[in-house]
Amino acid sequence: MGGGTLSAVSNTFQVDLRGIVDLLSHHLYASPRVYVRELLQNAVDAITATGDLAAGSVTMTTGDHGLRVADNGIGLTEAQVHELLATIGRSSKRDELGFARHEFLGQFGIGLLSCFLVADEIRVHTRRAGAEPVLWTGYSDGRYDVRAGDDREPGTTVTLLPRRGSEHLLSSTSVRELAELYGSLLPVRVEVDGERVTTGSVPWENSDAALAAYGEKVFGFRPFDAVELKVPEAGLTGVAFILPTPVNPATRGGHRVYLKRMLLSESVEGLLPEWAFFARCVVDSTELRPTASREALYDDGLLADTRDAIADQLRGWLVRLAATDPRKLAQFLEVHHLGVKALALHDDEMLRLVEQWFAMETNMGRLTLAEFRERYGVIRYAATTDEFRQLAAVAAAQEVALINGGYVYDADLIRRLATVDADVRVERLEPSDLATRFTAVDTETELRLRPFLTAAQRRLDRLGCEVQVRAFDPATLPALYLVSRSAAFHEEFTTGRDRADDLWGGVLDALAHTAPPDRPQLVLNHRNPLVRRVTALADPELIGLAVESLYGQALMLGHHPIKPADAALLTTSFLGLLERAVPGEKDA
Ligand SMILES: Nc1ncnc2c1ncn2[C@@H]1O[C@H](COP(=O)(O)OP(=O)(O)OP(=O)(O)O)[C@@H](O)[C@H]1O
Repeated sequence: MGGGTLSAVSNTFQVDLRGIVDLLSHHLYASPRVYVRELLQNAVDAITATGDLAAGSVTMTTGDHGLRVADNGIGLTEAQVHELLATIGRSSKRDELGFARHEFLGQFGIGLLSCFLVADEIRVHTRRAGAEPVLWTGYSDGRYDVRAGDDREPGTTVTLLPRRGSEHLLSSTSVRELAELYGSLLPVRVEVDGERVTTGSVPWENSDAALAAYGEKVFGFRPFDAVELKVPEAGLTGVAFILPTPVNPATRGGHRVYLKRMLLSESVEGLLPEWAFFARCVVDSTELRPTASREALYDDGLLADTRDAIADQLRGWLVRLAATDPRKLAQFLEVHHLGVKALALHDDEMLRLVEQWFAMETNMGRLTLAEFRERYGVIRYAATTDEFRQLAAVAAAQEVALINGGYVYDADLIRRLATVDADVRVERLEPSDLATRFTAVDTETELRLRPFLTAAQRRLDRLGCEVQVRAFDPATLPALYLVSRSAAFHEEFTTGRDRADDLWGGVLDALAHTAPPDRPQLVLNHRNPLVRRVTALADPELIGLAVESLYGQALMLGHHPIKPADAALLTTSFLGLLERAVPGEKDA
């Protein structure tokens, strides 16, 4: 038989209310202000239980007596008071299996405790139709008593006696502000000190103008547009306000979420996909679930599906705009191109949108990719802004249209366009590619230029730069500084060597040896009249000064960085030329 003296007894956990209140105030709820939400929630649930929301009303009154919250809801019998109010975690809003009953806001059976965050004493004066009125009084140290209450209409009045230091949270101003914040959309009438705080409708049922004004009030910006949202599985309706100014995609702007018309939070995250950073939403849902603290959404499959559905609706809005109001779409893209482009990297529809409507920088003016393709066939682009700057003018002079792919995502988008559409031809242009388009000067001229080239090269050797003479357009451009990225230019050398006769070939060989393929090139334009005159100079000193100035000018034209040695050289060559240009005292 049984061994020890202790017989098996079934016990229940004991709860220390002070410990629970501490837990709630410091760990569950972010702020004691939530007590207003919990009181409103209980009142609305009690009215819901009567089955007549339209006749429901909640009256909040502040004053020396504390805060009084009266509802004409279903009320409680004495037995229910003992069972529900006096048992932490017991709720009338769960079914026999413990699941939250759908029509109610509450479910956990702890909400009333949040009132102890601001009150030392809570009185609940209640009457169920056909039963006797009851007065329950609970104290923050865990005691409560129940006695017969004064007669009253069916319903419940909860009175909070403020805790010392919390009086401000129960003042008329605070209560009105909090009731409006949490409860303005509630489907029952709520008054604070005689003033109604409920609007009776949700903002997205109002006119466009009123909706825009609402957006401005809650988010502080005049929306660019308002997109209606509807996700039936989540019982969700609402509106996405489109920001009128660019935002950093990394800043998380929260959304205002209501659950069954009660504010959950003004800064809910995870409702939209990351790319939709240009939208701020206000939504109400009957099916999404709150976390126990009622400050965030429970991250479940339904939330994930809802996020996808909202993403589809925002994408649909953009596509619709393209069809009905392209000018507005262009405006939108001007402001939010970063987000849309980020999306277009993995979304074909967005990619088409960018192709059709987003104007990129080209050396022929701003053009969309679609326009560019129609005019020039091949989508030719420079992969960085630096390369674009070096190439733009020269390419244009040779009627080569070029896109600056250097802005965030642009080059990637251009390349992606070619992978999704077999008709699109894409080509990256590098400075060295351009050099291969230049025409070599004829052999006779090459020979004639030899002394000049030797003098010029000697002068630029210390800058690690190689001098070339080629013929190219525009003729107005005397020199071009090219940073070769590949061996393309080197190859040109080799083909040039094959074509050249022995004498010139020897020069090319010598240059090729001293010049690894990635040495920068100063290409002088033989079509430029000034360059022709420079190459015909006999005075080596003057040749040096002229080549150095051409080098400096080409650096600046191509937006290349000016190193200290370059700056020094610019100064000396400029002064040297000036010296020669201005007649000396002797001459004068
Ligand atoms: N104003 C009221 N009218 C009628 N019954 C009420 C009222 N306030 C509270 N109750 C009863 O007291 C119970 C406990 O309320 P409490 O606020 O602690 O939890 P809850 O609303 O059930 O759930 P939650 O913790 O999610 O808010 C409720 O389930 C409800 O039956």
